[in-house]
Amino acid sequence: MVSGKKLPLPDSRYVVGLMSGTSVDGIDAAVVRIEGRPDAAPRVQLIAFANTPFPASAREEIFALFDPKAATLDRVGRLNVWLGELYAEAALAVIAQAALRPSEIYAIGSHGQTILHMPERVRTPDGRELSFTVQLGEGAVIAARTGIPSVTDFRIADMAVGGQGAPLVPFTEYMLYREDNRTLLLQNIGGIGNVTVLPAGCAPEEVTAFDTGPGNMLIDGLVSRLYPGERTMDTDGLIARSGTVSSELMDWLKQEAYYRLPPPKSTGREKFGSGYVDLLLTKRAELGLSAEDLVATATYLTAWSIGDAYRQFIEPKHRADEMIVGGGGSYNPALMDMLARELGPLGVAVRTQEDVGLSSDAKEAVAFALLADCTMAGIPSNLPSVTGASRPVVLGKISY
Ligand SMILES: Nc1ncnc2c1ncn2[C@@H]1O[C@H](COP(=O)(O)OP(=O)(O)OP(=O)(O)O)[C@@H](O)[C@H]1O
Ligand SMILES: CC(=O)N[C@H]1[C@@H]2OC[C@@H](O2)[C@@H](O)[C@@H]1O[C@H](C)C(=O)O
Repeated sequence: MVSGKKLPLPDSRYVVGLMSGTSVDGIDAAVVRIEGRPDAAPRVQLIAFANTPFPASAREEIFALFDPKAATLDRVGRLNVWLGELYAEAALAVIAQAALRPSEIYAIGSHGQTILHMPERVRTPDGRELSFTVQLGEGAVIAARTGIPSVTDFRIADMAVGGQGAPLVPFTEYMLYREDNRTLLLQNIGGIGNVTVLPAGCAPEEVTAFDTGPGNMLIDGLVSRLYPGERTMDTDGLIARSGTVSSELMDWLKQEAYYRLPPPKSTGREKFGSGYVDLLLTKRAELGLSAEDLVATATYLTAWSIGDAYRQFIEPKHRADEMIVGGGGSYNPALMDMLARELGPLGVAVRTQEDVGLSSDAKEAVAFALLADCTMAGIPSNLPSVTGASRPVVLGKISY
């Protein structure tokens, strides 16, 4: 949908948000109660939250299809419907946990699984330039299994008007977090790190946001390769804590051109995925680093890239008072300590969503509930200042 009729909204409604992000750790599902228009400081209350891990076979298939050569049409088609089934189950489970019936839910918003995201324009044989994205998790299946209108595939509408299709969460952060007197940074550390800047008293067109670089993606990728079959993440940062950051490797890592690219910009597994992990493992061998040192260095790279993005692109225009960190990375104390050491000296207090009484885990699922609510009401919910789109558009596709 690129423009929509504003439909009448129930004053108070329950909406389910589903998020399955770039880390592929599972499906985050939230039930929220929304009161008021979604684009006019709505009241949003988290009623229930659950994380459902993917079955190992589905997780393996998602990772397999990140390789475009393996992603044959039959496998893509199958995974699209398979994920639709899994999302529907996750939605029904969280609705039951909220002690609600599916008939009481106004809509579901499902982010879907990004398997390929190509925001940079590519040329077609007939000379057109276009960008595209592939999000799996069929809305028709979610709607059929739950009986609830389901909104999916949010990113492509923004790309259709020249945007990067990401990030989309900043619209909801503007609605839910902005303050009149303090400049806030909302840093998400999921697979990728991304920051939203909410200047004190800002208007929507003054919000900026961009991907800072790797979040947990490199840490998870390295840990999975260094401890095969044993671990998929550096739980509580224990491995990083027992290693030493290699300044030699850091000097090399800092050369990556992405960090110097001015926003708006977005990145993903295409840059910091398994190919980059391979490169780091080769560098480890060359430099004779231990597994712990390598994980400590990858952890520091995430903290450094967030600090560097602030110094280069944010601080010159907006000195921030506070950074609120969300996403799984906020549960990694080694990473959080490194981040506080990067930003503390610049006068930015580093806190987590939990520190401010919210939930790091639920934040993105809540965001997709709010984005679906906008779609159902025909309200645009991309921020052109953030995605680079030429205009605001209604996002997503509705399956009734
Ligand atoms: N206790 C913990 N200790 C260390 N790391 C953790 C912990 N809990 C979660 N994580 C990290 O957080 C990751 C999951 O983060 P999250 O759920 O925010 O990612 P995502 O939503 O898939 O990502 P994105 O926002 O990029 O789409 C895990 O893969 C792991 O790296
Ligand atoms: C294409 C894609 O899936 N991008 C994700 C990814 O994960 C973090 C960062 O890169 C962000 O740009 C985006 O997700 C969040 C939910 C967003 O759109 O705001």
